[in-house]
Amino acid sequence: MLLLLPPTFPIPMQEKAVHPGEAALGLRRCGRATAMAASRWAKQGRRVLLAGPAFASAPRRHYKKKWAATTPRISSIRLALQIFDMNYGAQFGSLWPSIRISLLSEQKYGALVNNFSDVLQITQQLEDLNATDFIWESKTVVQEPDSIAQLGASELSSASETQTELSLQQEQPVPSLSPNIKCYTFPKGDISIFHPAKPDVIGILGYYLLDAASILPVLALNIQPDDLVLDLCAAPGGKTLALLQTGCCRGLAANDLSTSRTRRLNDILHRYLPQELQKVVRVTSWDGRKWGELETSTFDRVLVDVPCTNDRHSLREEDNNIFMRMRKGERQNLPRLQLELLVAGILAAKPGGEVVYSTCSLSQLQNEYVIERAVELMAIQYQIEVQVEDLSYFRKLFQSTFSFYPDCRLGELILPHLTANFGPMYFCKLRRMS
Ligand SMILES: C[S@@+](CC[C@H](N)C(=O)[O-])C[C@H]1O[C@@H](n2cnc3c(N)ncnc32)[C@H](O)[C@@H]1O
Repeated sequence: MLLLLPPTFPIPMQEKAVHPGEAALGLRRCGRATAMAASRWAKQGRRVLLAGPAFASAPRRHYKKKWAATTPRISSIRLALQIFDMNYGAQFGSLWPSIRISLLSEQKYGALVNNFSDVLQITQQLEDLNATDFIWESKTVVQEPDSIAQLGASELSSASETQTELSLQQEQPVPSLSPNIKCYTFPKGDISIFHPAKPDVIGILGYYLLDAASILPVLALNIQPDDLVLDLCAAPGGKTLALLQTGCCRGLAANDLSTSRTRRLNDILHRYLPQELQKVVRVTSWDGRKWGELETSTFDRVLVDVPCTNDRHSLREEDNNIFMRMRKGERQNLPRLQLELLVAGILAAKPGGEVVYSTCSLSQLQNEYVIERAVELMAIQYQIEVQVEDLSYFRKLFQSTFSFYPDCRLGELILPHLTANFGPMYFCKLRRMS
């Protein structure tokens, strides 16, 4: 039995106020939570009355000050922050304090327009809020004429007006981006928020709120008309939805190991897509690591958006946090799982096919290291050559919306910044050569 007493309460014989270590030890048999509570209260100088058989035989004195059970447990969020301070402090140097405070501040969202709803009404509604389509805006920076040919019909007229101006500004040809995707954001420094979308007359939602940086891996995938696409870790489905907005997928396999998350994915597809388009998507719940054996050399494009430390989430939510003690093994195993998923994704791509790997972590071990190991492994184990494609033009195209880390060697990394609090988002593009 455990009682919390006021400081002046008289304590009867055989029942006593205890040292924190004693409280924890005596009460361990009563259950861990009770022992922890007793220990915590005793440490705070509150008096704890312990009674009953569980405490009867507890030793009374001479405890080591640092008894393992009495070491204060730190929350998963705090542990995550400690680990980030140690690792990212070394990795990013003087940039870390700014990234840190941004990660701890309110995240910014983007509104991915649902092309299967009333687009004109939705875009007008978003523009009335003073939000702009950052993808459309990038086309006024530098654009290859070819990619203008891929725009949706509604955009063609305005695109041709700007084409002359664009060719004048053009310095180097810029590879094309996945077409037709529209994502609205508020300008840098504007911290307004979007309200959740409401269903239109036929019950379809007009936009999907997500971290706007997560559109970049989809743009990098550069979906072309009639492509067969695999989204290996798809749930809850923000990127799947973006892939479908291109209107180019001949078929889309959307997979996620977690059945509960796959249900969320199905729910999103129902809320955003007309029925006939839902048939284009094949939803499965398989272990993505096996995909290379299941459907090898099949897809034109593969998105491998792997599970990761999800840095922003890990500093916000205790619930299901990857830094929970009981998930330590899982956390340490992440780079291996990520590597296996990426290798499976490359094997599932056709020779000549393109694969984009992405995480929402700043960790080098989960980002560039995984890419390096995958390229090596593909060569040694499968005699398949894989080339890393240059995505540095993304910095130029999207510099007015996102803050890019300038020192990535293989992919691109979006850094959270107080004026543009998106990301983190790492993405790297690979081409299977043989
Ligand atoms: C970063 S999330 C994907 C987010 C999703 N692409 C989106 O944009 O909404 C990573 C996902 O990988 C899934 N996952 C974990 N291990 C997997 C595996 N072995 N095979 C397939 N999916 C896996 C998780 O359930 C999780 O939903």
